[in-house]
Amino acid sequence: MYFRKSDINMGDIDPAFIQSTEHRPKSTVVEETSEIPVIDLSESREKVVWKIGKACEEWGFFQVVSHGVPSEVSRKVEIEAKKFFEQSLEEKKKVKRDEFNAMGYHDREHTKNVRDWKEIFDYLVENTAQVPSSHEPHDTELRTLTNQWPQNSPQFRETLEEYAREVEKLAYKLLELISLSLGLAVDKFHGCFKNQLSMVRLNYYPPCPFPNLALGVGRHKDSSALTVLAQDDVGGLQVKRKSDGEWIAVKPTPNAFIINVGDIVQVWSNDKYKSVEHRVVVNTRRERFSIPFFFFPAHHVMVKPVEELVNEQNPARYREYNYGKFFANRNRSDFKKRDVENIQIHHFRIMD
Ligand SMILES: O=C(O)CCC(=O)C(=O)O
Ligand SMILES: [Fe+2]
Repeated sequence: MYFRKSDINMGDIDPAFIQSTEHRPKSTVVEETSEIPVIDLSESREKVVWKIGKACEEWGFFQVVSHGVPSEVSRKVEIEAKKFFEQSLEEKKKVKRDEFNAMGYHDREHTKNVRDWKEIFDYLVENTAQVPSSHEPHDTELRTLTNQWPQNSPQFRETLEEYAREVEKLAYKLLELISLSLGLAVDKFHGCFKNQLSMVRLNYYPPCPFPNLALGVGRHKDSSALTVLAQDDVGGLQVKRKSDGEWIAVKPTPNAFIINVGDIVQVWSNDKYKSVEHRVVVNTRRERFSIPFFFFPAHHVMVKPVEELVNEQNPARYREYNYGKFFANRNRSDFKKRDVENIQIHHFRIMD
């Protein structure tokens, strides 16, 4: 489905990949210097909480080191990811995602109705999870999502499951630190993640002959509470700087994870911490791998600003929404190009 370098001419690009002019990457990128904070989680809790709070307010993004995920576990999952995507399309399609089961392999992801230049493999942290059967608000039926594992490699499954367990621990740790930074109880949000929909995604971005027209992932915000992302040394992730809206390249930092505030923390914190837009640019020479862990609550969780953070001066800025329905709605538009804008948290914003 991708083009070989030798048989490309400008007419070859599938129009589904082409970003509208305003969303195409610029040829000059603002390289990140040392702006996006790198936080060492082995520092005192007080310091870490303060730094995380500041980073969430100013950037919505930060990197963490001394995070407790063994580097061996990260290294192994990178090897397995590479081996998986190197296989033939026929082999990969044996674990292909479809409209009923959103887990598995997929090569036609769309963000905001433009096709992304990438292939993915998604799996749930808890192997199965209950989600609403449809996005329709009054339909109460549930269905079960189940991981699809390739038959030809037990090692792939073992390695990916081990990775999910380790990163999940880090995600809980970060959730606690974020709660503390908001002045809330350390375990304020734990209950929301029992029967969680959290998933890990292996992203593979092949070299792209048209990096000025297409994107690896179009601009978007994550619908998670937070995201824990591992990226390799190629680079390509860009974050929209809050201060001026400029796209800033996130510099790959060895052994670090990139953390970003997702939509749910934005709503819980009543806009104190914003979920920030980001995107991925591709290049003509090097393939790139990245692995986000999306920390998603259970389907029945109703997301709304937490009571401790709203008062008369600072009234709730969002109506509550059901996470499962939001998830079902998003999956619908990820799966194929649709003519309507996909669901966003601003649809639940209370107008003032
Ligand atoms: O590949 C990356 O660096 C980021 C991917 C991403 O933003 C996503 O999958 O939501
Ligand atoms: Fe993202």
